[in-house]
Amino acid sequence: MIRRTKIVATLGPATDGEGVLEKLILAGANVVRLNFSHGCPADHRRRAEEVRALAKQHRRSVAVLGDLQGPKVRISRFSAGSVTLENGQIFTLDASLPSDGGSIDGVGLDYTSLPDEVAIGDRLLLDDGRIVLEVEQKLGSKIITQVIVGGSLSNNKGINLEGGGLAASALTEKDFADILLAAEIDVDYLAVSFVRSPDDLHRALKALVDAGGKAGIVSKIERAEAVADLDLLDDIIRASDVVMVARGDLGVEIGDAALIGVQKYLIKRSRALQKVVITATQMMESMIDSPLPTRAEVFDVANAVLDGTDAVMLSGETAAGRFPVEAVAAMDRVILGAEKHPESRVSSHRLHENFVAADESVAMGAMYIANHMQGVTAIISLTETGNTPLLMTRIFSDIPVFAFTPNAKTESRVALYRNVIPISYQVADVPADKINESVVSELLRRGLVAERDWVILSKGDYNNVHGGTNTIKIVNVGDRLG
Ligand SMILES: Nc1ncnc2c1ncn2[C@@H]1O[C@H](COP(=O)(O)OP(=O)(O)OP(=O)(O)O)[C@@H](O)[C@H]1O
Ligand SMILES: CC(=O)C(=O)O
Ligand SMILES: [K+]
Ligand SMILES: [Mg+2]
Repeated sequence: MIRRTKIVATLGPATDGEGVLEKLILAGANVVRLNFSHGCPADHRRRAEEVRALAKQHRRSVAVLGDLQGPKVRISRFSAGSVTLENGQIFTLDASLPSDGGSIDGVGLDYTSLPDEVAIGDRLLLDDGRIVLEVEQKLGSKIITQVIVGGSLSNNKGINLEGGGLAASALTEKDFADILLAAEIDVDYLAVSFVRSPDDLHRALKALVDAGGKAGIVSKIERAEAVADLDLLDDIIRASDVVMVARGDLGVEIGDAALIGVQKYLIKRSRALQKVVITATQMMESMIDSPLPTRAEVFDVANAVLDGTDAVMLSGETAAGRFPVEAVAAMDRVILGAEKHPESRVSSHRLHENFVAADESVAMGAMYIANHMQGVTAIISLTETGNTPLLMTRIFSDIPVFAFTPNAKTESRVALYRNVIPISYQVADVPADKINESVVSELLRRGLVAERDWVILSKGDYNNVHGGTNTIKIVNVGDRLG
């Protein structure tokens, strides 16, 4: 069985162990996430290099996503690494404490203006809402709080203000430095955190391009302000290549009860606007410490798959958990199970729209044929940029799209798209009248189609031309030589 929905796995100390990265890729990670909130540039460079070497060795297409920290407010570090807070105790957030001087009484802050932005009575949510503090008093650089919900608190955890509204802008100085790193690593995707407007995305893209980088832009939806205004949200989605439902911060800002509605809306709206969508955070959180997910986590992943997400993401489960490989394997298994639920081949997607471009019209026509003609088991798209497979897979179908591309960047980029299977193919090496036969034979050789199947093929008149797709072919696998 080919898995259609993709897995994004965050790298971290837990994936640095001997052989772990290789197992993670073999277990089915399609995209790796470098979280620039943690670790140092050398870690990110090394991990990206290792992933690319392993992907090449095992002939897998794996995309690299760099995730900017953004204006996330964080505590600094504890001298013992972590503390356990008791309900009712006093705990001080102190911007003047040394960065590794935290103790059971208080901890430093990486955002020194926080004391100016909170008021007495505000609730501060730490570690994606696991720890709740209430502001009792402010004394200069100190915020004195009472612990409402305690528990274990470790280094560098995030702080959110309940209801949202901390002032910091979406791109910090550290982010601009990390964009240079992202360009140097040549990431396939760059994720912008706490996006408030299309302008945040334009600024990030400009900085990336100025640094010689070329990547798809991921907008992380995690601010209450971004989802409160649906016109603004549409503008943000249109300015993105990929949308991420960043449930960690978003859930804290808007409350967990509102999250499911927003998640479903974002998945639907992103697909409708021809964009890719990732569902992220706490999908299999219990697997940080347990080799098996809970039933609720299994259903969470499965529901995101049934809603049409392109990818599901693992964060702490793979970056810092005890069972990183098991977490990817569990996701793979659960996704495959959810995908057995037959996907409708009836779609009203874009039925009443006019198309502006030939490649777009070919993509829509190919999907109409594939979904309605008996015996079609595969769609082949010869693609330079990956745009035709993207447009095709915005329509629900259970027929896989094989993206044959000579472009290594496209090959890794489409690894994120639901229902798209990248295949490296040097079309320039094949005589024009042999291309149909050669691509169909490749699928037959890999056991992905059978002799009696029908295949839909899309391509252009000339090789290596952007947006040149203008042809749909209907090919019977058995007759491909004829
Ligand atoms: N590279 C890393 N080094 C050390 N710890 C990490 C690393 N990546 C993740 N972790 C740990 O795993 C937890 C969850 O990972 P995740 O990537 O979701 O971080 P996060 O800080 O919540 O993310 P974000 O800043 O994007 O909201 C982190 O809070 C941290 O404790
Ligand atoms: C991924 C992320 O940043 C979040 O869920 O908040
Ligand atoms: K981040
Ligand atoms: Mg976040």
